[in-house]
Amino acid sequence: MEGQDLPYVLIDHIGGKHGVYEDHVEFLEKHFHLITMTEYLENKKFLSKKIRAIYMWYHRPVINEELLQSLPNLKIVASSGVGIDHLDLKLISSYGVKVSNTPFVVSTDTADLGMALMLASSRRLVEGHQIAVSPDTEYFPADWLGAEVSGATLGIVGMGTIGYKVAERAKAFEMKILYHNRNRRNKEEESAVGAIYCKKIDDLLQQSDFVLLSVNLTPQTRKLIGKRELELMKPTATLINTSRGLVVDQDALVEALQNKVIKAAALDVTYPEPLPRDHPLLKLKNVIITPHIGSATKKTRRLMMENMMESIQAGLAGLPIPNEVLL
Ligand SMILES: O=CC(=O)O
Repeated sequence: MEGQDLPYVLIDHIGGKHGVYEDHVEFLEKHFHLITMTEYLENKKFLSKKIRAIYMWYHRPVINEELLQSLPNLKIVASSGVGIDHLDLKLISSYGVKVSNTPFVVSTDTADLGMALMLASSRRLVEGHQIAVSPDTEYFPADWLGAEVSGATLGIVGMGTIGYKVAERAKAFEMKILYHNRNRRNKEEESAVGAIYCKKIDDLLQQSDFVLLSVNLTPQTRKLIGKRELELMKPTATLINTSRGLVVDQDALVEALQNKVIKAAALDVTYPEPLPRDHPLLKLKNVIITPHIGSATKKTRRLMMENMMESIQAGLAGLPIPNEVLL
């Protein structure tokens, strides 16, 4: 297909902080006629019937009833990343529109980040860096010891693709691995990483030195970790969250960290993102926060873009959609 025969695909915008990456645009434009939201709004009458797919890069453009109503020939929404909590699947499917995501290509990086957060928090890398670059601070103060990761107990809440990859990595650190999941993994999968199933999350919370959250955000997992759960954790334990901020009751977490109910937290996700500059979590020394970078490597972002492109092409050709999200 060439030039004007290419299918019209709506994107939010190009470049800047949250736009589609410019080098991805170059590639996408070989396959699609990309229309930005601004172009769409300026020429809605002509474009609304033309647009057949939405390329939703990091939750943009926002898909609501008004947008869906205005795009009568829309067939597919390709959403980047694994989480789909920003999508109203019922609403979208009521317009006969399919949805896809990119779960498999983000899992390795996100698992790596989970390990990085665990190591950084336990060995106090951020504080260490600050000491190392500060001219005023004495090196190696006596009260400045970390906790060991190797040999410690890791509790993984949510043993999907990401959780399992964390377990594979943790095995190499000789960790004892506990996990809690809606469905138990089969025996072979458990023994390959030496993971022990905890039917009750409470058992995992009570025994773990590190609790890592890798669940999807759903009504069932919203505020899964609250005051009661934090109080079940060891006072020496660290909470790591690479899933969604709303899986944790953040007020309860602040209180638990301030009162040393748990030792530390390492969070790639919060709510909102970013946190307001005066948020108490930003003031605590026993907290590390990264700006939602689970899948943020060049290679993975490229693979995500390619996945999304393939899903759109399949959706428009009436073929089975790779990574279709079913209601
Ligand atoms: O948060 C990132 C994702 O859902 O992939």
